Amino acid sequence: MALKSPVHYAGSITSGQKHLGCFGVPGCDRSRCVRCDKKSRTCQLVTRAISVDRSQLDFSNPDWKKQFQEDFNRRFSLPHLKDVIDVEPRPTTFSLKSRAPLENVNGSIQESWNGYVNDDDRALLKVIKFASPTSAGAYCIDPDCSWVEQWVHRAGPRKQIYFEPPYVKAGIVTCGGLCPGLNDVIRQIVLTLEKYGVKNIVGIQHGFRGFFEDHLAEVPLNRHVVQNINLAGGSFLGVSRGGANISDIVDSIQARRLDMLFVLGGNGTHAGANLIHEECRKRKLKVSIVGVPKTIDNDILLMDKTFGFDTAVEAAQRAINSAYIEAHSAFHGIGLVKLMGRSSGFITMHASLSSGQVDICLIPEVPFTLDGPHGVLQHLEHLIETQGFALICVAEGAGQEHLQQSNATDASGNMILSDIGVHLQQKIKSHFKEIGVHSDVKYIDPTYMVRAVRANASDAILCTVLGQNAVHGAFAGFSGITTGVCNTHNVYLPIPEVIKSTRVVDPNSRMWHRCLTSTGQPDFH
Ligand SMILES: Nc1ncnc2c1ncn2[C@@H]1O[C@H](COP(=O)(O)OP(=O)(O)OP(=O)(O)O)[C@@H](O)[C@H]1O
Ligand SMILES: O=P(O)(O)OC[C@H]1O[C@](O)(CO)[C@@H](O)[C@@H]1O
Ligand SMILES: [Mg+2]
Repeated sequence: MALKSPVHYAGSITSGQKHLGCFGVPGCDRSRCVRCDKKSRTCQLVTRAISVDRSQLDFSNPDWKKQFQEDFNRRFSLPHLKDVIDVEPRPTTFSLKSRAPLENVNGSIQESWNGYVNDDDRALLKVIKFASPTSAGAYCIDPDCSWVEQWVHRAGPRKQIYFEPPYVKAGIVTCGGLCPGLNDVIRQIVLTLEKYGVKNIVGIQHGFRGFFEDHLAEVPLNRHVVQNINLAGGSFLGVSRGGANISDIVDSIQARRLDMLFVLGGNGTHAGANLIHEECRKRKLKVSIVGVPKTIDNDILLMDKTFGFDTAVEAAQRAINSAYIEAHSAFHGIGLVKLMGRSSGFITMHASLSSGQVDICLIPEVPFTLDGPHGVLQHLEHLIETQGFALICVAEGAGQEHLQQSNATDASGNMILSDIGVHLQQKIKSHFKEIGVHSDVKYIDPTYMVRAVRANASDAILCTVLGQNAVHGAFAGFSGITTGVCNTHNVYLPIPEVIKSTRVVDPNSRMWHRCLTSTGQPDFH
């Protein structure tokens, strides 16, 4: 049974909380909706990690849970090379014990010493039992919010591998925008591959373009080459957007005789990686395609967080603090900081929470009005009147409905957004001029300064874990998978499950509620 599309029980609103500008929109009332589609003005529920078409589940059937779980297990099973080609496993060459050769060690001691992960090990994807669909952040499969165990595959080294390391050629490519930690991941992939005994490791330059642009030569990688690359931000291999011709890329993979490809990137990159995996399957190639989610926006489904996000939140503090100092010191100062986040407001929400200085936090998931008695400008007047200054933190994708859209896209097809920061700055200036109140607006856009820094300590550890697990996944024979942290545990997930939609801030989540509590901002509609 194939189940699709979002659950419709998710995301009721707690009483007293106004409904994000969707009141009166069909299907969207005070108690049933968490998100309003800005273009169509129809109420949409934030897509949760798990999606099922409830029309295909009959909850009166006592077996519905079993059906759900069977479907879940099918969707989350990991594609393996042996699904399409004849491949035999061999004992792994990955060993933490370096002084004694593998053959000399008793099997079970060797296994526990090396900490192998059993193929049947699983981690729980969801750990909260919601008593009601109206609980903050609730996602439910059925109207009673029944508890259904959802297990996903644990990441880590296996006892059996599907490649002969001395004959393996492995490639690494970094796509999309920059993100703190890319070099840490590249480095760990190389170190771990070498640990297995791989000698032939290459970097593909500037994303998918490196596969077919002749002047972009392969970069030979080894422990020596990557030793210090984590000390700098950016990508040692370069990045790019666009240029993902799947057939050409797979031709190039064949011509280069790659056995493994590690693809570091966000949603778009993972969509590309999955198509590459499918094309390799179609051609019956023994090539493992493994993704490592790279998104500073933290917008990949199912994962606790992606690498670079923590660092970005930390780096944003400097801008927020500077804006605060400027606003606080000026007469009627208004500080305005724009942070990244095309469609997800995680950086802006976390940076606002972290700084504690932000009065107004605006994210793409929560529409707002500027004018009128409940608008942002009215609240700014109130802040100037009562505390003498104000600080706004806005995500780049917020409030796009207030701006003229160009419909232009970047090379990857991502919509080029209009600048909400500049728009807000102008609106605030003209509003205060109109009402004859002095204001001093200081606008800071630290976008690329935030993104170009090296990973902080916590992200460096996350990168290390992800890089190592990506290599273990490839050697285990999986392909079309990605790796991440779910409920603090490291797991492998089939790529299609993490790119079903963009992960966004749930306005009914405790985190957004905490942010509102911290800023003290009212509903802007
Ligand atoms: N749906 C898709 N199918 C195949 N390839 C894609 C798809 N979307 C994007 N790509 C390719 O993936 C690469 C990266 O895409 P994109 O620029 O959207 O970055 P991303 O991986 O989403 O990361 P970021 O978080 O920086 O936006 C590009 O080379 C692009 O052409
Ligand atoms: O200017 P670039 O390189 O296209 O990247 C900008 C985009 O990258 C992201 O940080 C995602 O990587 C978005 O938040 C942002 O819109
Ligand atoms: Mg993208």
